[in-house]
Amino acid sequence: MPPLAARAHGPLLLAPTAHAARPAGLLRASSGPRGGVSVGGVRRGALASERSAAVAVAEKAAGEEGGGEGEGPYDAIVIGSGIGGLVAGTQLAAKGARVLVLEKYLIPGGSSGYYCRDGFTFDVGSSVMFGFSDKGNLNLITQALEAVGCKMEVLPDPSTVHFHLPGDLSVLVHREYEDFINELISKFPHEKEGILKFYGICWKIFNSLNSLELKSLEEPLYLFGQFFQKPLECLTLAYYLPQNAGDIARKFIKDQALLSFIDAECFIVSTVNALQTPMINASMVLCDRHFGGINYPVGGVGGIATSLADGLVEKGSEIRYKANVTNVILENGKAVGVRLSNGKEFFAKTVISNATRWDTFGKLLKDKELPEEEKNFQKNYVKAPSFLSIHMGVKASVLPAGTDCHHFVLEDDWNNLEKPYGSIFLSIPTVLDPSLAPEGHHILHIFTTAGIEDWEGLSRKEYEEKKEVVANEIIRRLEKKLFPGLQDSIVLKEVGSPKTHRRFLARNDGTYGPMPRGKPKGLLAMPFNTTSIDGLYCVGDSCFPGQGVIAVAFSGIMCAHRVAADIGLEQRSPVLDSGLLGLLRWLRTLA
Ligand SMILES: NC(=O)c1ccc[n+]([C@@H]2O[C@H](COP(=O)([O-])OP(=O)(O)OC[C@H]3O[C@@H](n4cnc5c(N)ncnc54)[C@H](O)[C@@H]3O)[C@@H](O)[C@H]2O)c1
Ligand SMILES: CC(C)=CCC/C(C)=C/C=C/C(C)=C/C=C/C(C)=C/C=C/C=C(C)/C=C/C=C(C)/C=C/C=C(\C)CCC=C(C)C
Repeated sequence: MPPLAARAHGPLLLAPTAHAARPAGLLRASSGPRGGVSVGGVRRGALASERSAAVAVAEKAAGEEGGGEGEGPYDAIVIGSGIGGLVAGTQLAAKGARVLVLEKYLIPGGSSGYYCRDGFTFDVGSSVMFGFSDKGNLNLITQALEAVGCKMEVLPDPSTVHFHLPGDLSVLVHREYEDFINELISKFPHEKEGILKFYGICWKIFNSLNSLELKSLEEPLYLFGQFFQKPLECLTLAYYLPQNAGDIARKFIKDQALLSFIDAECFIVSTVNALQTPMINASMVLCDRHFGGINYPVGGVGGIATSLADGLVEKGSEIRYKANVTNVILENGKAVGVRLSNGKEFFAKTVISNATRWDTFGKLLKDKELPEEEKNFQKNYVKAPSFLSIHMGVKASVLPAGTDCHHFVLEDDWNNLEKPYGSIFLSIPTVLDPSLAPEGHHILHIFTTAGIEDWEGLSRKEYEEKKEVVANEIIRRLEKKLFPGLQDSIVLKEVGSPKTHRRFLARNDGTYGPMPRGKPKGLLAMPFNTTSIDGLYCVGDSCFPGQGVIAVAFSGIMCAHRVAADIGLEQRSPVLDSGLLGLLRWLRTLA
């Protein structure tokens, strides 16, 4: 077998290391016929000698690349193995479909991947995991893993995030709702009633969401069934669907600093302020962090994608890496397959794209005129900026005892909240799982929003120098605000720019995801999974309900349900289908 080839790297997503160790923490209840791994217990520590089944298939596929006859037909081809694509693929595989996932990179996960360096295991993206508890209906990451017989050991985070905000406002979002709300009221005692009302409405929406069985909102038999079983909850959701968090907050709250705090609460999950954040999305995250809590997978976030990829293979489906899809193949206007950069073709009854909508329609279907629906999407949504990320290994002594895992820093001026490099996100996952770093060390994963335009047109030398200057300034700010001596404690530092994210995450301009162009009508304009091209579906963050690992997991569950109905693996009603899909299309044009 050829080794996992290290291609020319940028700093962010280097080859996950030669050993491609699976992040630990996986508990596999059972192993399927093709499973490379079967354990009866919980894993601890990275197992260097052990390769995941999915990575083994990757190596095989890497050796096979190049030309030849088309393969298929599969039930579904999934382009990309971000969490959205993997959840869609595994849900379909669990329903008995034969799925092929094609991933451009070396390992699964996309923004939720990982890489190892000098004994550190870094999460590529966020380390804040919603939907990973063992209760309710909204623990979608847990459910996605369960569908393919996996369970991961998780570590409960005692808090979601520690806010360090202008005016020396410091708010710790405790796991316990009462502790958080009392802390917030203690900072704004004159707004006690408004605080209770705003977060109370969030709970009303969350409880409605949590009471439903979550499947495709584009499948009428399911949707009408839910309306019949839970009319009040569904009407509550329908009522709040076109509303935004900032408008609702303003009904009850007058204090400008408190409204700005709610902006920051929304910004960390939507990259926009509360007036632009759909109320349903805000409610989901502002409550799940207390209901199920934020839970971190032992061994790192990368274990989620690796486990899903393994689960997919064990269910008899396939995943191939270094498989760069360049075209969706259409026949009589219907998507019937894909072509790779090496010319190889694969055919399927359905094609699901986990690439962003800008990539799907702008690159994979570049010869086709942009459909009206996509024009409407691009009228309502723009690409959010990309980000600058710094992965660091530091000496443990620099962190005071009891340091929280996640921090959000905006020092002096609320006006900088949404500006590039304005706010700083910081995660220290080793506070929860020390096994991610060599003894006596911690990981600091820092990121801030940044636009690609700032990084274009530089020579190699200017580019490297700019990364150094910008990263050092961010580190200086953290040193001043949180950790004196930070600069001197660094033992490893890797900086990723928007160009790095564009290249290694295959995301147009390295975008973090879609954000509303103006003030949206809540979630009304967000497209679901079907597209105006027959047989082509989208999944991931440019679909309802948007950015976020749990959000794209939901999009994967919805997508798999709709596809399964269309290929005859789930019940469907063609008459009701065309009625509902037409109605939803019309509703989107109202937004
Ligand atoms: N950006 C971050 O740092 C970050 C961090 C944590 C979580 N997240 C969340 O994850 C969400 C994204 O998840 P997602 O599932 O939508 O997508 P993703 O971007 O994580 O994954 C998409 C995958 O598709 C692959 N891909 C794209 N085009 C391809 C092509 N033509 N051929 C083959 N493979 C291709 C990419 O390599 C990538 O692995 C974001 O919205 C964000 O909220 C992002
Ligand atoms: C059909 C129609 C139209 C109507 C009807 C009515 C109904 C029934 C409705 C229903 C609905 C539903 C079901 C909905 C659902 C929704 C959901 C699930 C949502 C979700 C969401 C989620 C989200 C948004 C998430 C997000 C998250 C994120 C983004 C995260 C991030 C994180 C980070 C960045 C981190 C931070 C860090 C630091 C601070 C350091």
